[in-house]
Amino acid sequence: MTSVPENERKPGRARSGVYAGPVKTFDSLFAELSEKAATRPAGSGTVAELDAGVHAIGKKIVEEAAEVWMAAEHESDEAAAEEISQLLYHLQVLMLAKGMTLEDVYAHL
Ligand SMILES: N=c1c2ncn([C@@H]3O[C@H](COP(=O)(O)OP(=O)(O)OP(=O)(O)O)[C@@H](O)[C@H]3O)c2ncn1[C@@H]1O[C@H](COP(=O)(O)O)[C@@H](O)[C@H]1O
Repeated sequence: MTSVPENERKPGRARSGVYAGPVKTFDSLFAELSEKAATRPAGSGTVAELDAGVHAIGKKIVEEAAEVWMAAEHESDEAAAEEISQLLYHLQVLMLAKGMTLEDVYAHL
């Protein structure tokens, strides 16, 4: 589990309910990751994870889900929120790896 030091947090990261700037939403993150998948910029962790494949992404999701559970039960709300954001990220990468859209998932909500 990696906790980002406060002075390295990106604008928009929530801290005690106060937002430092524009935040990404689930939809805007998916649009950003879709663009990364299409253009494959050098150094993109998303591209590397997509190349690792569904099996590897699935293992990452299980790992992150466990970190969400542990943080929710034993750590701060801030730590839990950070782990949840990472789980959402890896779920989106899996959706991209499977060629799924947001609408494919939203149809089941
Ligand atoms: N939100 C995320 C995000 N959340 C989690 N991660 C990845 O998930 C990892 C977190 O896993 P852990 O906490 O388990 O840390 P770790 O075990 O040290 O990580 P690994 O060794 O497993 O890589 C991070 O190292 C990132 O690689 C994310 N990577 C990217 N994003 C977003 O995706 C965008 C595109 O990213 P790139 O494709 O890298 O440009 C970024 O601008 C971010 O907004």
